[in-house]
Amino acid sequence: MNLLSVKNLSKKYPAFELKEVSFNVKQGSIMGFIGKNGAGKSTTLKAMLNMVHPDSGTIEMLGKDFNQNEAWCKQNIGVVLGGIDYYPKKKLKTITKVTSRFYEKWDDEKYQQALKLFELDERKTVDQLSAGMRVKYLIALALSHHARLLIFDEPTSGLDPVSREDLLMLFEKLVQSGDRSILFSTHITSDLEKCADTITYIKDGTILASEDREAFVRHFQYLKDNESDPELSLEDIMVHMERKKYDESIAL
Ligand SMILES: Nc1ncnc2c1ncn2[C@@H]1O[C@H](COP(=O)(O)OP(=O)(O)OP(=O)(O)O)[C@@H](O)[C@H]1O
Repeated sequence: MNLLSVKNLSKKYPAFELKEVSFNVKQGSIMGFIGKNGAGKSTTLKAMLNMVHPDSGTIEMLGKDFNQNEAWCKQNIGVVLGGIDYYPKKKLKTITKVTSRFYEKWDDEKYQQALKLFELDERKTVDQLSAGMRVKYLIALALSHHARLLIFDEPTSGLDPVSREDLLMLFEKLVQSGDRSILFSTHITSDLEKCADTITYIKDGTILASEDREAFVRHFQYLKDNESDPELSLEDIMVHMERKKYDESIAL
């Protein structure tokens, strides 16, 4: 069963187009969403969630049509897109109080566990948190209402290596029961080597591939310069794929 199904999602900006994006996130799995700067990762996530209005496409979350069941879906998913920079002087405690009112299944015990895990002090104000602490706080909120689908935009990018490793281990633990799924975008391909079951790769608004990690890696071995070269890693695959463009532009 898929906890998320994105079909033909399109969005046109004056200088960028998201083109018929389709992929599925299976129940109990972690999907890594990769692509270079400006490839369309955040636009995909925002358009899926109606945070920017898509031109077309259908989204199913937890078996329901997102557009027809938006309020229900939002109760049952956890999302971290962007920061909390607009409340710099607010204490975490205050933001949590407001957030918790929105969720029918808010679980204060889970929230306290997450705060402890991330070593966060909710008496602090947002501007007293480091960039990594802000991300951790948003993730703590997203984990506190029994969400079955978690959607994170670059959750590991501001974290130190130890916190990153901890978060990835937590991701694995979260999906272990088989009920939940995680979709997260990242530039740090080594994160995906550690925990992603499937990988979706977007380039210039088009999905190039969306498959199990091993199949994904096999799929792109044709990019090797020589047959005898060692297997390309995820990072090598992205660099080879994107470098082609620079080579072409240099040739112009
Ligand atoms: N509100 C907007 N209006 C016009 N163009 C936009 C808007 N938001 C994003 N874009 C454009 O859409 C393209 C894709 O941006 P997007 O933020 O989705 O990329 P991304 O893959 O998330 O990049 P990054 O890895 O740098 O975060 C970019 O060319 C960007 O300029």
